[in-house]
Amino acid sequence: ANSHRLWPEIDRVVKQEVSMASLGVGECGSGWQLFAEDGEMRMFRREEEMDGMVVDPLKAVHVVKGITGHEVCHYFFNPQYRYDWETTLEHMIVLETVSEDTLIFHQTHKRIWPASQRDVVFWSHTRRLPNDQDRDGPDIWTVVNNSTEHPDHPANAGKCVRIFLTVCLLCQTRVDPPKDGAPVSRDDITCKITYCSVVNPGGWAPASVLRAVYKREYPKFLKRFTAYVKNQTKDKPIMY
Ligand SMILES: Cc1cccc(-c2n[nH]cc2-c2ccc(F)c(-c3ccc(S(=O)(=O)CCO)cc3)c2)n1
Repeated sequence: ANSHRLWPEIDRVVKQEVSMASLGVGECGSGWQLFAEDGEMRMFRREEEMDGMVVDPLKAVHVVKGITGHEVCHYFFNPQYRYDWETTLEHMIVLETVSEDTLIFHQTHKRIWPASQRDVVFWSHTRRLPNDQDRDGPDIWTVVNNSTEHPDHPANAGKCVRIFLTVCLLCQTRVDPPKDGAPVSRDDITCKITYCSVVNPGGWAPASVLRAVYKREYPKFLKRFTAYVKNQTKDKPIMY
């Protein structure tokens, strides 16, 4: 709801994250290095440190047939599906339902040896965006997750080290209607997914360990999540 205390921040961060995600990896200037590739999925990172901590921005692009951007964002945003695809999730709770398109989460994730266990508090907002290029094409959908504070879960009050993240999932759908005028089926739709994330790991964690975790976890996450959405939607009507 645009009367909520977080609304100005949410609107600003969503706009800036969507514009960053929309840039190609070539256009962001140099610095993006391809570190993983699997079929249509390509993962890029920039090696950046802040106060001696690895905060490598990540940009993943993936093209998946048979699902729409609305469906991808629906399964990414809604908490009831998260345990099905987020394999490192140990505990998740919705701290606040700001509106039907904005939630505040607290999550604890499985510990990555030798670092201590991490937790995160973030607002999550999903939005349909007008498709500037193609007026009558399907809309663009996004989910932005951005760390925030919450009185019930102060940072580093318990056993977990609080991490800080900004994540943007940006999805553009393409429909190639069948030549013979048959109704559009899932074989005629394609979704271009861009997943951007910047994670500040909070307390100390060895750069080599973090980079190894990212190299292993990000490709696994995106492959698993998109396969989950394909499987969940395959026998359902297309959600544009
Ligand atoms: C996919 C991925 C990348 C990098 C690290 C890991 C990982 N491995 N073991 C523990 C974690 C871990 C620790 C803390 C976190 F906050 C998240 C975390 C990751 C993604 C998101 S999200 O916002 O993209 C999706 C919602 O869960 C939120 C938190 C993941 N997983």
